Amino acid sequence: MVVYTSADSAGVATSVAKYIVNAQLNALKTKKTFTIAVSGGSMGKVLKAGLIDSPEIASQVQWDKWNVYLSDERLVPLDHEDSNYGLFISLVVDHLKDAKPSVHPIDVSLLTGENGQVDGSDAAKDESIAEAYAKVLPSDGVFDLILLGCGPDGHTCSLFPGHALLEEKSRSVASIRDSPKPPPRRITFTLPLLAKAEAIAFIAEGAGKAPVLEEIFNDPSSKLPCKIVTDLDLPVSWFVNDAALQGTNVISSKY
Ligand SMILES: O=C1O[C@H](COP(=O)(O)O)[C@@H](O)[C@H](O)[C@H]1O
Repeated sequence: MVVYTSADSAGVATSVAKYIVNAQLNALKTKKTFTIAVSGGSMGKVLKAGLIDSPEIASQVQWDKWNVYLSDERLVPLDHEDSNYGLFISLVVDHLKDAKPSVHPIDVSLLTGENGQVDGSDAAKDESIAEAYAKVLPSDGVFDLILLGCGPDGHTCSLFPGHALLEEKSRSVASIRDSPKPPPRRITFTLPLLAKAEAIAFIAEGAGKAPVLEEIFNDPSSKLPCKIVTDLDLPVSWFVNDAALQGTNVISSKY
């Protein structure tokens, strides 16, 4: 694990954007596309600030070669305010003037009942959305880069502390109908899929994240989802601001 710190949000956005561009350039040395997964929550703003608003970095992003997936998604229509896809489109893609990435949403046709309304009655339906999403992922399941957030409770993707999904051994994408953070119905990448990635980068900012980062970085016995992912056998980086690092004794550097 490597922790990169910056004084403020603008610094985090610049650092993580440089890291992403580097991952993109590496991937495009051997392949025609860059395969990346993004998360919801506060991430969209960071990606816009880093990858679009800075002209020097923006000129290096080859958006038309990007295949973008969602590391987790809420089971709501794509234009709903809770949709992680909708967030990425409105905060990032809608601001691109020229080349656009291919962004892969969940199949929302599987979400609705006969009347076209969101139908939450059937758990099998939610699982079929997860299965369908697993089928549109890269065929080998390997992402060049997965960008993750960290909730104040230590959740990442829609993998929550103590949840049975942390024991998943075979599915790449699974549904969850009891997310402690609303909305309750979601799909999420699982640990076996995350473990195949070429690289994972977390973004976490603000004093509100300091207690959970203190546990993740200082407590080797922590069972928090973010800690489990941090300990996977692959390059894992954390991009944080100084406020989020308060109370941790982790050694950090500048990217
Ligand atoms: O519910 C979610 O929360 C996490 C963390 O969000 P953040 O705003 O605290 O960074 C996010 O990574 C995930 O995609 C989202 O569905």
